[in-house]
Amino acid sequence: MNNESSDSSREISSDEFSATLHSLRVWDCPLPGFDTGAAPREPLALFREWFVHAARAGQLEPHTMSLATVDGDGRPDVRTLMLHDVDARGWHFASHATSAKGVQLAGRPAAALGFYWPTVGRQVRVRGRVTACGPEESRADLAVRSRGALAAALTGRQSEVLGSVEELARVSAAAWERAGAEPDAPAPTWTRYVLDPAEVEFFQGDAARRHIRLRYSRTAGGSWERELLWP
Ligand SMILES: Cc1cc2nc3c(=O)[nH]c(=O)nc-3n(C[C@H](O)[C@H](O)[C@H](O)COP(=O)(O)O)c2cc1C
Repeated sequence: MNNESSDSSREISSDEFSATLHSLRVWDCPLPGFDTGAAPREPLALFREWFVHAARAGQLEPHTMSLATVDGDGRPDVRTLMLHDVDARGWHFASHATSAKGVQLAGRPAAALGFYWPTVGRQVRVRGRVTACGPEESRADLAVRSRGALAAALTGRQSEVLGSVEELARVSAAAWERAGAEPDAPAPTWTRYVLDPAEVEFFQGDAARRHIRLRYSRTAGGSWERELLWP
């Protein structure tokens, strides 16, 4: 082990942890405003506007999001995923149908997404029903992605217990090889999902804690109702 790695694995005292934690700030930089009166009638347009704005403002990885699901016992679960698209059908992502989240979504096809873009002090929350796309659309999801993404999809077994990192290295190397030789190889568990939004909330952080929250809720007739929320 070199010095750098032994340094990084040094035990951190609770005082040092606490001092670091309490030295950190949020909303400590110039932040954009949020004119809710000028907000579009539908959340999709505002999401696209905020997403592109965050990316152009230098937000790292604005296309990563938290996906929250619930298991068969009602226990919440959450993890980070990549956003694959947003359109009139909803928010698209992809994963293995056999993973923990895949099993949870099959049992309870409802989920929430959370985006946080600290560079601009903005958060977006989305709740709704999730539909698994068919095999064709799921395979097409991989066709536009990298060899590494295909290799990971071919590796499969996501969320299963792994015997050792050596086993991962061996199986992954074989999957990379196959992904290179067979770019159309079937990845049967890889599934594209679409979350159809029932509620979308936009949050603009403010240094004086007068955060602006605007929630869009879909009405029974399919139109969108907008309400401000106390922060
Ligand atoms: C930045 C980032 C992006 C990720 N993107 C995905 C993704 O698009 N699909 C996926 O299945 N897992 C992705 N993961 C891994 C998941 O967070 C998670 O570890 C994995 O999907 C297993 O989750 P589960 O056991 O709850 O099913 C990503 C992780 C990180 C940190």
